[in-house]
Amino acid sequence: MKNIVILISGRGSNMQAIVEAARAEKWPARIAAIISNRADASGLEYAAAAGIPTAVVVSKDYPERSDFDAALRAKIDSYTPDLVVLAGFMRILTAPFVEHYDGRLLNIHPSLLPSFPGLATHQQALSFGVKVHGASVHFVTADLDHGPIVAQAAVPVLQDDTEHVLAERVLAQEHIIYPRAVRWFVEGRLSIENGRVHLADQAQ
Ligand SMILES: Nc1nc2c(c(=O)[nH]1)N[C@@H](CN(C=O)c1ccc(C(=O)N[C@@H](CCC(=O)O)C(=O)O)cc1)CN2
Ligand SMILES: NCC(=O)N[C@@H]1O[C@H](COP(=O)([O-])[O-])[C@@H](O)[C@H]1O
Repeated sequence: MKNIVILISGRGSNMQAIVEAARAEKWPARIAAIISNRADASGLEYAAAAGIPTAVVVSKDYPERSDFDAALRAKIDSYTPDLVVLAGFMRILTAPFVEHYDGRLLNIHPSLLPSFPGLATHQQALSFGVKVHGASVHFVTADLDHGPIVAQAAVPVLQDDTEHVLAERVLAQEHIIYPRAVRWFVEGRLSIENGRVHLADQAQ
């Protein structure tokens, strides 16, 4: 039984999709905890109602990024994670933190990486006038939003799209590809070696 710890900063819709998939599909895993860097993250309410342990490590309480990461790491490790899932988690993590979870840290980014790293990805896509946009699941590295990609989903950008409409179209795909990628990991099919993603064939 694998232990999954999910980090959020807000509503946690990707976290919710993962929790619901894990329970409905009976993954060989448990959601050990939901941890937020913001006390007002509405996803914490969902997690508590779902009977999942929650914790808050407030990033604003730590002037130094490395101190926040150290406190966050201590909290995460108290749940003995096999996998740490960033789900709408809005803090850039330091290299020592990333190295500690090497190969066990996933993120979902709302663009077709390597296009549009960072924030405001949907506005970037609209401003560039791209016709295809989407989302990417990747292993997390110290190099922001440049980790090895596990899965991607593409959506069309329509002429009258607003940032919100496009974000919602992308989010629907996030809720499909992220649970799928996390399930691959907890089933032992997904791994990373020397910076290359390995996905084993489905067990017969
Ligand atoms: N070392 C890494 N840390 C993180 C990664 C990563 O790939 N490597 N992915 C991000 C997730 N993310 C985009 O997918 C992202 C999150 C946050 C930011 C950012 O600029 N954060 C600011 C604060 C913004 C805020 O509080 O609203 C900051 O940390 O100063 C960029 C990209 C998670 N971490
Ligand atoms: N750079 C990280 C980032 O922008 N993550 C994005 O935050 C949104 C809200 O996620 P949530 O509904 O799961 O909280 C999602 O679109 C996710 O891809």
